[in-house]
Amino acid sequence: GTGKVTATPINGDVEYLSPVNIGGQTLNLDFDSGSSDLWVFNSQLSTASQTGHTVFNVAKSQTLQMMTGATYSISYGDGSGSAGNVGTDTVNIGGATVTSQAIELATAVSASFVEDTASNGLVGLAFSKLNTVKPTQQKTFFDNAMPNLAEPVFTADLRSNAVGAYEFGAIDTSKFNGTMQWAAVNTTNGFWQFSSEKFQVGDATPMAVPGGQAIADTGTTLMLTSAAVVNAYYANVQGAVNDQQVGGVTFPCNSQLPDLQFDVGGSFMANVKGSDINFAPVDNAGTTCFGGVQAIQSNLQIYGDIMFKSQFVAFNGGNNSIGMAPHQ
Ligand SMILES: CC[C@H](C)[C@H](NC(=O)[C@H](C)NC(=O)[C@@H](CCSC)NC[C@@H](N)Cc1ccccc1)C(=O)O
Repeated sequence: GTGKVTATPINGDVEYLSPVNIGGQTLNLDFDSGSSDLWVFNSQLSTASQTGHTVFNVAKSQTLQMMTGATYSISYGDGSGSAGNVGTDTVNIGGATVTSQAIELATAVSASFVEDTASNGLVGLAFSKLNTVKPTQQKTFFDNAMPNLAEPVFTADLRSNAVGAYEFGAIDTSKFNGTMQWAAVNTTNGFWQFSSEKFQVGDATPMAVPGGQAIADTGTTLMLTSAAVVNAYYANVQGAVNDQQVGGVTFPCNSQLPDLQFDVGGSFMANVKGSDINFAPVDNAGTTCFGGVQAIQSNLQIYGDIMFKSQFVAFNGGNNSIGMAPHQ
């Protein structure tokens, strides 16, 4: 079978939320190709933590079965996280259904998740080896669904300030231009990781990337790479400054940002549109804007939603490869 759901941008493309049916209850969740736990806000959480959220009511599901003795605890790169106990239930994502999916029921969530009332949890879509459930590690929705999918794939069609889609089991060729190009994924770290050795602005000299590795992370807002690449890119932008107060590079909102090409698996260069690199204004007047490409100190670059807004991306769990093509 196949399954397709909307991916709705929230708060200026900070994240994308999709409806998921769990045991008859529908929650808007953040599909995250950078982690491997499906966890939800639920009725076990403190009233304070539940405030503003749609929670999964553990008493209401006819099909929820608690997994005795099972717990989870997950931490994310931004310092956020959640922890709790575990059950299994039927999960239906746009028609793709798994009857016994591990549902991780938070009993504690960090402040940033409590404050983000639009999101009621995450659907981890990285590799199951990253799943944090103990004593028995659990499989992701994609791993569980794969045997019954028409094709062992899911796709991310994320749009700038517009509703896009996640689809399981098929690649909708009407959603992208030209031929999709594919690269090998290295699953060692449990991410959708591929080599990405260089960036290029126009026909300027390509910029090398320390470590030369990147992950495709639908749950990260920006595109995070080395400071050297960030500085070289914004050197093309009049008035770009690294503003510590704001926490990254800003520039005049009316800047003409150049496109940025990045290497995928050493086999092709994919493009990020300059317009997508203008992420959001930092001031009420809308004169100063925050860049979508920012620096991290890591040998592993994180290509988040800024990249997905320019590229339609297919994740192939059958042969562990990643496909990209410019959106239609
Ligand atoms: C500090 C935690 C480190 C980064 C590491 N954790 C991870 O790598 C986890 C699985 N993945 C993440 O922290 C990041 C990828 C980091 S690359 C190393 N992806 C998940 C993130 N987008 C989830 C999220 C969504 C919305 C709001 C906030 C966070 C670990 O557990 O060791």
